[in-house]
Amino acid sequence: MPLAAEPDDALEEGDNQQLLLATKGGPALEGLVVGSYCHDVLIRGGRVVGETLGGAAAFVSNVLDAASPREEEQEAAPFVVVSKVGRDFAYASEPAPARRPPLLCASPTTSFHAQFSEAAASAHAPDRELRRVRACDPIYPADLPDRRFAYGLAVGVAGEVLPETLERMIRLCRAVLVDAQALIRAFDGDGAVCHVSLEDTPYARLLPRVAFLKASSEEAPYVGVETARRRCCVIVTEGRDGCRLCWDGGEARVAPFPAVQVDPTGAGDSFLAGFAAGLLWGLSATDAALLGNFFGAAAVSQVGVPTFHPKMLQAVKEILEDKTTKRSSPCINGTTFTLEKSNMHDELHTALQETVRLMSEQQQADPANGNGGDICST
Ligand SMILES: Nc1ncnc2c1ncn2[C@@H]1O[C@H](COP(=O)(O)OP(=O)(O)O)[C@@H](O)[C@H]1O
Ligand SMILES: O=P([O-])([O-])O[C@@H]1[C@@H](O)[C@H](O)[C@@H](O)[C@H](O)[C@@H]1O
Repeated sequence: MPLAAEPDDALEEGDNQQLLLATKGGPALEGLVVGSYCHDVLIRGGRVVGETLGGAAAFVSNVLDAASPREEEQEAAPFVVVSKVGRDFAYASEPAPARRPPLLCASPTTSFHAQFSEAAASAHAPDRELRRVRACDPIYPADLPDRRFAYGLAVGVAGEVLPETLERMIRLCRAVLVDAQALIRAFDGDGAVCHVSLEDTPYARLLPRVAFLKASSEEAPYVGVETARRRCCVIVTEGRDGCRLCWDGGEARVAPFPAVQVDPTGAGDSFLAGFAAGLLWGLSATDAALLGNFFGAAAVSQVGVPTFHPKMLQAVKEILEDKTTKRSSPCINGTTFTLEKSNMHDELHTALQETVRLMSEQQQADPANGNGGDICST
């Protein structure tokens, strides 16, 4: 079982007490999200079919604000985003960056072109070719706040989370969740995204101090799941087939939720944030992956950063209040993690599935809110 990160002895002991108080029914657990907002250009058949706010920080903030537990008096979910953009950033007024403004740099905002294949995407084949067209400055350890956090999400998309930055996150946060795309992406001369073996990167030595590593099925071969699972819990997401968790001594497959795919961008980011929110609600890792699948499915149903219907969020909150004992989970508070599914896993899946059904009925009844058809395939 992976252990929580060792405390950062550079911080005052009092900080530790503050964190522990926060996990005993005090204010909700504070998180640290590290990764940059970016510009996304969606291209199909040589034509631009969408230009949107992107970057895992955008998709992750969107889901954490929607789904993580918070006290009644708290306006927004308690987490900090450390992100960097250039003066050309075009989405400062969108909810995520407006609520958690990025650091401004002299370099341009990171920009990706996503070329969608004409063939229908399959769960395991890459549904798009990504090209990093511009890259903003990296995020340095000194850019992180000098205080403790209950959890951290390392969610770079363009190499901006440096190994030394991830190491600082590990020292500041009790549990760190990492998206493999922050660790194994490389960019060829034209900026096309390719992957390197995790073992060949300076991040590999940090894996034993990471709690959860999420990889898509396309990224999984570069992570080396059979090796990585001995160091931390690895979650492999498999598009419309849901996901599977692999840890030292066990594994679990977690069922997906139905979705009419419109734009696959941000599915993995939304999954990871939904998973983290599930841990904060006190779910075991396998149960929390249901919430990840739920928000991953919701993400692909819309172009760009999705908006969630308030009735859907209220229904999800009621389900979680009913099925969990909030923030009692050792997954965030303790030094070890509960990984296996609980005896209410299937009940939770059924309840969330019912929410999906109600929302799709709502969308059919209100075509204005409907999907514009899958812009990313024929
Ligand atoms: N077409 C889809 N239908 C239902 N759920 C989906 C679909 N695509 C993605 N998801 C959900 O989102 C999660 C992450 O998607 P995936 O495409 O595997 O990640 P990534 O975006 O990192 O490649 C999946 O595990 C699944 O739960
Ligand atoms: O789709 P996904 O893999 O979850 O995450 C995506 C990144 O892979 C991509 O580089 C970025 O431009 C998108 O905005 C989104 O963050």
